[in-house]
Amino acid sequence: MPRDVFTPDGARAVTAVAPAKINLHLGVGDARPDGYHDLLTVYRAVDMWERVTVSFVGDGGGASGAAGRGGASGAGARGAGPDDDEITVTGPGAPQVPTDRTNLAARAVDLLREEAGSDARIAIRIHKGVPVAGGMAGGSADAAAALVATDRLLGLGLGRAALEERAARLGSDVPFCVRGGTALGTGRGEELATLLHARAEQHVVVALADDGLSTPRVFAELDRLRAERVEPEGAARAGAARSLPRAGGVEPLVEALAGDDPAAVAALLANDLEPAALSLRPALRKTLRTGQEAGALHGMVSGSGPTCLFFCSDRDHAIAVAAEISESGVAREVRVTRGPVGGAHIVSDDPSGGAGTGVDPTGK
Ligand SMILES: C[C@](O)(CO)[C@H](O)COP(=O)(O)OP(=O)(O)OC[C@H]1O[C@@H](n2ccc(N)nc2=O)[C@H](O)[C@@H]1O
Ligand SMILES: Nc1ncnc2c1ncn2[C@@H]1O[C@H](COP(=O)(O)OP(=O)(O)OP(=O)(O)O)[C@@H](O)[C@H]1O
Repeated sequence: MPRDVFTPDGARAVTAVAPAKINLHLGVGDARPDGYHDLLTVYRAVDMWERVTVSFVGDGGGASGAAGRGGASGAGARGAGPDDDEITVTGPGAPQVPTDRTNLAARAVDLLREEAGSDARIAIRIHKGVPVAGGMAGGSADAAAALVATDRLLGLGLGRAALEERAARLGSDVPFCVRGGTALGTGRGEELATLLHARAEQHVVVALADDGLSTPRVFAELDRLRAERVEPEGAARAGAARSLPRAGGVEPLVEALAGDDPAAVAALLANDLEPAALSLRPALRKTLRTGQEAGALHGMVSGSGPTCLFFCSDRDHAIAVAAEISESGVAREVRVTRGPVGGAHIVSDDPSGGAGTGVDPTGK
């Protein structure tokens, strides 16, 4: 990890990373009056990371507002306001990511800056390591990393619980990207309970698709399919419409996660959004079939898709499955990852220019 502690003009910079998530269980309830759906989910953080660096623009705006404690030396650029912030995005899919104030990392910075009563100008640099609009919470991870980094830059000193509360205001997946590990998610996904015993390493093949899928669109498609009470391929005959299956309870999965048997875990994975993602993107059926034929223990769509996940027994197995999927040409890119890993954390912040914090990114 590069230790870009100072920007070229010498202003202090803080870099944080946050992980992608997968949902080992994603049970979706009916639409609520506020437009969200109640979820029962088992989140797991995996070893793919977004990296966000925040720094004062100019010669050290850290002197502004409540930023004094962590700020760089110098007079500071004051009063310019959030509109003047610079947002740069690099890495795969960067052109699809907004660089205005709708960017989730920018929204995170705005939230904490307002809380700090600061008018410092803050530059935001995002490096994408998670697919954009891929159902792995890439934007949410940006928000999580930005919260952790900005908290440090502005010297707010919010604890993890307070950061998770701010995170929930930015998006349903953001609190989990702050926390990491393996956790039960309820509410709209923002209420978390860590599953401490679920530590056995899991190896997963990640098959990326060409274009993203919009999360609200996938939820809306699920509502539509449920209302129609037909299977996504429309195969049901008139009068014989079947309701879509719904994921059941999570207890058997939670129990299996306490053990060390990848096949037992794989047999209990579920995603209620999968029929909706397949309905919007039928080509994913072929991807799932290819992974099954390659010998994966289980294949499924990741969250709202279109990324597909293939669960394997160990790393060698995952590498073999990944090679076959890659060769078949069904995916834009194939990666091997593992989980659980830890949540958002600082990787670089040292005004003295020495070593970083030394936090183990696996969170172990
Ligand atoms: C599909 C998942 O990734 C599973 O973890 C999440 O539920 C989505 O989380 P997210 O991308 O952080 O979603 P948000 O930014 O909070 O919401 C985006 C949109 O997704 C839909 N949405 C999201 C979460 C939820 N529990 N019910 C929903 O219906 C809503 O249309 C909402 O307007
Ligand atoms: N920092 C950001 N990074 C990526 N996308 C962002 C960001 N801020 C806003 N967006 C917008 O949000 C949309 C969703 O992107 P994201 O990568 O978070 O999807 P996702 O991984 O499918 O999300 P989730 O799994 O949480 O539903 C994109 O179309 C993008 O335009």
